[in-house]
Amino acid sequence: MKVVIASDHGGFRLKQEIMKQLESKSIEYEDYGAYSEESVDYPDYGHKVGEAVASGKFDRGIVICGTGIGISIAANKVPGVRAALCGDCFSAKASREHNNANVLALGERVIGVELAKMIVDIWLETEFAGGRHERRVNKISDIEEKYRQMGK
Ligand SMILES: O=C(CO)[C@H](O)[C@H](O)COP(=O)(O)O
Repeated sequence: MKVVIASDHGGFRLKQEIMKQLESKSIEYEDYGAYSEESVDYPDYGHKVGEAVASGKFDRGIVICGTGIGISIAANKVPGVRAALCGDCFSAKASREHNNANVLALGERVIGVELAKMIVDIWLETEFAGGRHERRVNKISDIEEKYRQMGK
């Protein structure tokens, strides 16, 4: 599995921890920034990760900002992205089983490092359950298609 990860300044320190975790599990990843705690704009990073996942270059993405909210909103603007902001293990599992989330968003200012690591582990390990969930996820794609046809 190939993972792309990015954060703004508000998620920089947690990103460093998550990258160490990916390394310890020999999970291949690429860091799309930010590369320091200097103030930057989270939409730039959510956008980059969203495009990298939607294009198929990476299987999954992880985005981190202070709350996880802004960067997940930005990633979700890219058609094909299903970014899930998770602050607990149950949501992390369900976001994969039910929603086939391909991007995980975390908030460094909201959750602790150890919880974040557990969330990442669960999220990376859990498969999409399909079945009735597939029909619902397809309906999300239908919404994107509707706006694509309208040229928006
Ligand atoms: O959480 C975020 C977006 O949802 C950002 O990390 C946060 O807004 C950055 O704030 P500041 O510029 O005050 O560090």
